[in-house]
Amino acid sequence: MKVVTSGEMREIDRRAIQEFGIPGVVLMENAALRVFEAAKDMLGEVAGKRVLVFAGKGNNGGDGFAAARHLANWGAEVEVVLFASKNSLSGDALINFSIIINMGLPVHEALVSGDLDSVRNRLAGAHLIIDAILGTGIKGTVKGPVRDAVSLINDSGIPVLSVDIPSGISGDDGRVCGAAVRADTTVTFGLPKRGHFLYPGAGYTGKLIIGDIGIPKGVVESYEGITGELITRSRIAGLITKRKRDAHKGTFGRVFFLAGSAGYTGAAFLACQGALKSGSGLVTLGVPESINPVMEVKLTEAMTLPLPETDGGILSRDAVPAVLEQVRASRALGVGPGLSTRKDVPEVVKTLVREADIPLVLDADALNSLADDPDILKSRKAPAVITPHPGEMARLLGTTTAEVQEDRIGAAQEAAGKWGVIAVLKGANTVVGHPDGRFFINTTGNPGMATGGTGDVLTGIITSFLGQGMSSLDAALAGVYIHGLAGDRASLQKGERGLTAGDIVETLPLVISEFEK
Ligand SMILES: NC(=O)C1=CN([C@@H]2O[C@H](COP(=O)(O)OP(=O)(O)OC[C@H]3O[C@@H](n4cnc5c(N)ncnc54)[C@H](O)[C@@H]3O)[C@@H](O)[C@H]2O)[C@@H](O)CC1
Ligand SMILES: [K+]
Repeated sequence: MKVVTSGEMREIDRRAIQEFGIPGVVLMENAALRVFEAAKDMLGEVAGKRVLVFAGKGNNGGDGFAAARHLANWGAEVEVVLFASKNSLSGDALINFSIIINMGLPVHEALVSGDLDSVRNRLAGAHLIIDAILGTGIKGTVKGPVRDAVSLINDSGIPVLSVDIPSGISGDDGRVCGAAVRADTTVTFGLPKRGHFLYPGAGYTGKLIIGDIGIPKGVVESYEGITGELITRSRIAGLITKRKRDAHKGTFGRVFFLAGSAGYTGAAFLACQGALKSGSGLVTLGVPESINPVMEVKLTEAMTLPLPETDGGILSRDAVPAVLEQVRASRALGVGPGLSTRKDVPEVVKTLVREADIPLVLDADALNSLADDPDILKSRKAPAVITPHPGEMARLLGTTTAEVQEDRIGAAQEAAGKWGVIAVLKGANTVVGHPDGRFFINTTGNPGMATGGTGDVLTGIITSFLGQGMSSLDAALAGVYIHGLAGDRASLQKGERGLTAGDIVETLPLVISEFEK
């Protein structure tokens, strides 16, 4: 499913209305019905419930007026607070406003902050607030009575249903434009907007419902240039196929990890386990030789390849020939977890980036090893996936973590485009960038996964999928989706606070098997 900016959604609406001939008021009616259905779910019984609709003068407000009509028809006591003068309404919003006036619904105009005093009293005992003040047409910042209303709504303790997007959130980048409504549920129309998934907006959206408003089939398909997509379950289901009965372990691609150093054996372990539990038939771990005995004990199914080291359990440049030989026998390579960036390691990593001509995942210390010369990624002949967290991405792009977080989509697109790689920018709602400018947003996962080792597991999963023959884009998309889903499942059993990377590893097989057809 596509994810759009406010401008792209406006263009979709325009084409639906002007080029396909569906009247705007029909779209508005459908939008209002989706809002009404969500309101009904939140209220349970509608009859006798008190609902306050906070409406602006644009089409977002128009959706609110029409939803008010449906709620009143079902017996709710509905009042409307209008943040504009009645005379300023026009178009479809005016049509729906006139209907509720004809129905005799009470409307309170809030033109100055003082007008909210009476509204404050009306809130007592209300069962639901519908937030239809500002939608995708927001400009500038929220000020005056709207700003006061936002505080009133957020402090009221009454359940809030936002229409299209919480008022005050930018659909383009999830920014809070001065102040924003905190919704329990948001019903959006046609397609979700970027601001629903980008923080802080994602945190204001609550539960997101994507409502069908009858935009004619073909409007979205024929609209080239929408670069955003949501990673959906159905897309991932199409990538994971059932094993043939005559499969043998070689069928599923030997993968090779270069990971671990003294003190960081856990990272190497988790990457290998992530791959084994994601279906890799044969996993080999290359490690500095002094930690090999530890890895042999920790790992049962994976094989180890002890490699020359400099003192202190750090990989030496003398390891390169053995590593390249193992690369030739493997279908995919994962480099970085726990590797350290000391001594010869950056040189070894750079050599591999240039010379390992199999699909490659670069994580953690491998990325830090490239930070002084990331352009070396351009020289690769086989596909590469990079999996930086925001700090690692900032080092690669030569910027700050704050700047990366302010524009996560832009950062993923920039890295992917610049270096010709699949760029997986980790963090809440991971963004995957493709060199052609497309980006993909993941919504599985939970805050419990912000714990040591989960990134190593992700490297293991993506490397495993590459080894099983997926393209680098598919492996990255399936990897982040399944990784998050396993984290969600594990947190159901263990809670979020105590969740560990090992719990995610243990949950992987069952989660993946759900997808096998
Ligand atoms: N045909 C369509 O285009 C459809 C639009 N729909 C709804 O229409 C919305 C978009 O409608 P509009 O483009 O009219 O825009 P909005 O209704 O989101 O807001 C624009 C109005 O708010 C005012 N405004 C903008 N920024 C403000 C600020 N910072 N403080 C106070 N007032 C501000 C503007 O002057 C304008 O009157 C969508 O979010 C959706 O809810 C739906 O009805 C479905 C169909
Ligand atoms: K809204």
